[in-house]
Amino acid sequence: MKVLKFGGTSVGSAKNIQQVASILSDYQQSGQRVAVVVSAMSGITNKLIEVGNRAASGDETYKSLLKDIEATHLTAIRELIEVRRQSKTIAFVKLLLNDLEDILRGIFLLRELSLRSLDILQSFGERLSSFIIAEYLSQEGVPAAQLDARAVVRTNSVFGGAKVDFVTTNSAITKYFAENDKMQIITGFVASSESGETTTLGRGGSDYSAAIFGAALNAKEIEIWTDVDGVMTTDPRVVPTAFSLQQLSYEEAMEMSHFGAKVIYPPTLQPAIKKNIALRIRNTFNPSFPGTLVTAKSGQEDWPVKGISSIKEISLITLSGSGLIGVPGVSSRLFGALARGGVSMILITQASSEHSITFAVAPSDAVKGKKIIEEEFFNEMASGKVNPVEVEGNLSILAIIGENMKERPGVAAKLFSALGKNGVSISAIAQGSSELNVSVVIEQKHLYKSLNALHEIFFLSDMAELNVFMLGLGLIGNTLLNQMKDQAEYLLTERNLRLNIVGAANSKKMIFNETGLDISLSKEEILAEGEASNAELFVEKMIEMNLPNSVFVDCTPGESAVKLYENILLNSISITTPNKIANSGTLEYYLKCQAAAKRRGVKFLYETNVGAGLPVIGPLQDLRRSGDKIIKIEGILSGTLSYLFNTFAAGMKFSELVKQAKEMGYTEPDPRDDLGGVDVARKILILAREAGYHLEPSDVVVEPILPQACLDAASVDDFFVELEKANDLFEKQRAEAEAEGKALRIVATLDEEGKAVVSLQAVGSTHPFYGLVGSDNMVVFTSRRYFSEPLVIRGPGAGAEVTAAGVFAEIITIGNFLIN
Ligand SMILES: NC(=O)c1ccc[n+]([C@@H]2O[C@H](COP(=O)([O-])OP(=O)(O)OC[C@H]3O[C@@H](n4cnc5c(N)ncnc54)[C@H](O)[C@@H]3O)[C@@H](O)[C@H]2O)c1
Ligand SMILES: N[C@@H](CCO)C(=O)O
Ligand code: NA
Repeated sequence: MKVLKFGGTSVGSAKNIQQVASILSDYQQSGQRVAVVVSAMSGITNKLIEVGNRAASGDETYKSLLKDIEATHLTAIRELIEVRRQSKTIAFVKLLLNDLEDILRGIFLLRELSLRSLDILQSFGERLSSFIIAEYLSQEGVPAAQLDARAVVRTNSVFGGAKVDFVTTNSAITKYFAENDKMQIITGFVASSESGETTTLGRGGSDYSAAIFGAALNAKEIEIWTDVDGVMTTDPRVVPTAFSLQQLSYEEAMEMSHFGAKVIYPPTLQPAIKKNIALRIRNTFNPSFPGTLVTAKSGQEDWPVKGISSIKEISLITLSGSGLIGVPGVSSRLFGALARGGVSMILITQASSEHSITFAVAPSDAVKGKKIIEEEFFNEMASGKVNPVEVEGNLSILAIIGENMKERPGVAAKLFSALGKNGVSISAIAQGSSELNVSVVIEQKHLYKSLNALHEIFFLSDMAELNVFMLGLGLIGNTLLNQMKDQAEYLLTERNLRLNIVGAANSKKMIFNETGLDISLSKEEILAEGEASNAELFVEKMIEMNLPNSVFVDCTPGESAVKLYENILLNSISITTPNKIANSGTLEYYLKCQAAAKRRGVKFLYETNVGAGLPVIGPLQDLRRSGDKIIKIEGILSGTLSYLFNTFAAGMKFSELVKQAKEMGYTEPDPRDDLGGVDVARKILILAREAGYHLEPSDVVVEPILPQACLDAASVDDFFVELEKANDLFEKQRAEAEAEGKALRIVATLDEEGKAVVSLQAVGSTHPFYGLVGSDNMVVFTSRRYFSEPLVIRGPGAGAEVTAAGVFAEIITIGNFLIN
């Protein structure tokens, strides 16, 4: 024997009842005996309470509400029952409804609605639904009969939540089922007292009925049929990747339901749990889903965490002071007073110093709770032994639940590290020694992000998702986008990493999509539906979205986004950028960004600031971290200048070469940044800072390379006009160097005194800089360890592909950091 229970939604309309009937018909055909407990049609119980309240307050509109209740049932009958059988069914229902009307008239005349009358009123919901379902089943060839549970379930006379007399009830049920072999469609929730009065079983009543029948009948299993696919790992409305659990234990189910997973309410299932009867949560609207099995065992041993639950709104109350230390009875007084005042505590923590006790309550209890404590500890507060009560609001509780975390190290560490990396600070922690649940209190605004991050860490270990915000879709940004497009499939299948571009913008338009933009489109198509953009708006929106595992990628030139880095980092969003401005602006801002990243434990990466994709900054940081001391840095740090002077030969026009370099993607958006030495100055400044020298931009000496007129030109086009006039000058310098067997190079140096200089030098044929080709950069580190033979890094130091690839690599680095 199995007991099946169908909730209100499952029997909420003719169509749904047909669905239920088809499930029951399958059972009948399989020859398996089932007893079926049903709820009232959805919404009916509330309407019955409302109609009673209206009648009791003398509100005549109770009559129209009654008509409404009647119509719901009659409509269902007309849709379900064949015309020739309708009159019998309707006649029965009309009789019931007439009774209901009489009772309501009584309530209306007496202006009184007792708990006893309320129980009678409510019983009509299940009495009507069970009758209609039984009739429909019989018509469809499934021999079925209504069982009004008042005939067998005996309770005391506490109306509104009566206590079951199990001895009488169990024998009545077994007797009844021994004598009736049709499929019984049982009214959930209702029962009767010894004197035959109608009673109800309180909250979760139909589940309770199912448990009572299941226990009495020694059922093999109780199936709770609802409208979702069983118990899920977490709330699917908050975490779209939530999925259904195969199995969990009674205790786990209890913990989950306590924290708001509303599928079952285990306290009502106690009679069945006591007898170790398996529960299975199934979906009426998806019968092929095999259900979530709930038994004494947790199952799925390799899952330390089975679910993540939360309570969205709570307040924390803290009682503290020296008067609490080592004084027995303080907590008893505290909890006693709160209990007397009807304030329920959701979570409690006390550190072993005993200096403070913190507990969580529903926000609606916060003010009351504070007042109760102030009264209870009035004397201690007056004498200063106890501090004023602290109340904090806008908080949430989040809990990981699972029996298998018992004695398994590292589970809590995972919880805390995931929250930490996402910039979520924890206000309070509680874990019972049963190790079934670790609860943390966090700011409410981080709940969404936290649930998603934790779900990923605990349930999608083979799949991680990185949320990428891309500002700037010019040469570098667009190249990066294309690289990500090409690589997306590989990352997903081979590295289990999904790159979600959740925001993208250029200087005109920006667009956001929490589930990820379609990057198979061109950037124009991606931005087509976008709104007006600027860096501030973009960052504001990004922070507001507060997504887990977020990365900000700044591929803009200039300062507008750079100003926002500190705030971005302080909001726990990691950054990778080829933009050099933040690190080569004021020392104060450079240090601020470094500090913000450190403080929040997020990444601020900018390897492409020097040498584009070449590893320069990383190795330099490694040298310093491992205790080496940098003595000297020499470098060809401009891809553009390298290209120009490597290619410049007799008969060429210098200005034409600059145009080529621009076309090849080597130059800055304004090539004067390269030719004027500004770009190289920025790079040597960044290297100097990474080497430990606190330099300001003005400390870098740049020997002039370009004539003043070029620098003064109003636009990039005007600049090229001026540059043409300087062609002869460059040719003269080149020819002079060539005559001496030398080549021109713009060299940046940092010496041991921390002096940084950028200058045009003619280097001889034995010098390492002499033989460079193309856009090659070369950086030479002389350090204590690399002393007689310096460390040399050489390779293409500019260009869209190599730069974008460097940024891409950093995105993956950040992903690995966040997700593991
Ligand atoms: N070219 C290289 O080899 C190289 C190497 C290393 C670093 N970089 C750096 O890469 C960055 C990007 O260079 P690029 O050549 O792609 O520039 P670009 O001019 O081609 O593109 C810049 C993009 O940023 C957008 N933008 C500018 N200001 C914006 C704002 N305030 N808000 C939103 N979007 C804005 C523009 O619309 C455009 O989409 C620069 O900081 C540059 O120094 C380039
Ligand atoms: N414009 C830069 C790009 C690389 O930072 C260069 O030419 O080196
Ligand atoms: Na680099």
